[in-house]
Amino acid sequence: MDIVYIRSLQVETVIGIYDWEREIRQAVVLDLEMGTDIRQAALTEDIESTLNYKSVCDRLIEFISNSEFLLVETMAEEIAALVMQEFNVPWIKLSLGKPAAIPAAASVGVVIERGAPL
Ligand SMILES: Nc1nc2c(c(=O)[nH]1)N=C([C@H](O)[C@@H](O)CO)CN2
Repeated sequence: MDIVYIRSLQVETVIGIYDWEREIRQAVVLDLEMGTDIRQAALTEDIESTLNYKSVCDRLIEFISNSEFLLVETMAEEIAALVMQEFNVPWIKLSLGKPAAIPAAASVGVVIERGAPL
């Protein structure tokens, strides 16, 4: 299985369980690894033959910036489901962090893996 990845995608959104968090926008930072097969695209150099990471980034920026989740867990599950369904990705590993949530920590968040490798 091959992987197309996205590292440190940062998006501002409403997220958090506390009242004050519902009134501000905070950054979330995503790392994604998406299972795919790059061999046809490598042969043809046809972007239509591969998973277009720009299309994934554009869709996630739109989805996340318009969302208002309480928990990072829920956001991570929804993002994994969106990428798998809309981009025909059979396996995904996703890290979702809130770097400003805990001042004493560089970041906090979740890592999930969904689906089966090709
Ligand atoms: N496992 C989680 N723990 C916490 C979350 C969360 O989404 N998942 N959220 C918070 C608060 O919103 C926090 O980010 C504010 O400092 C606390 N713990």
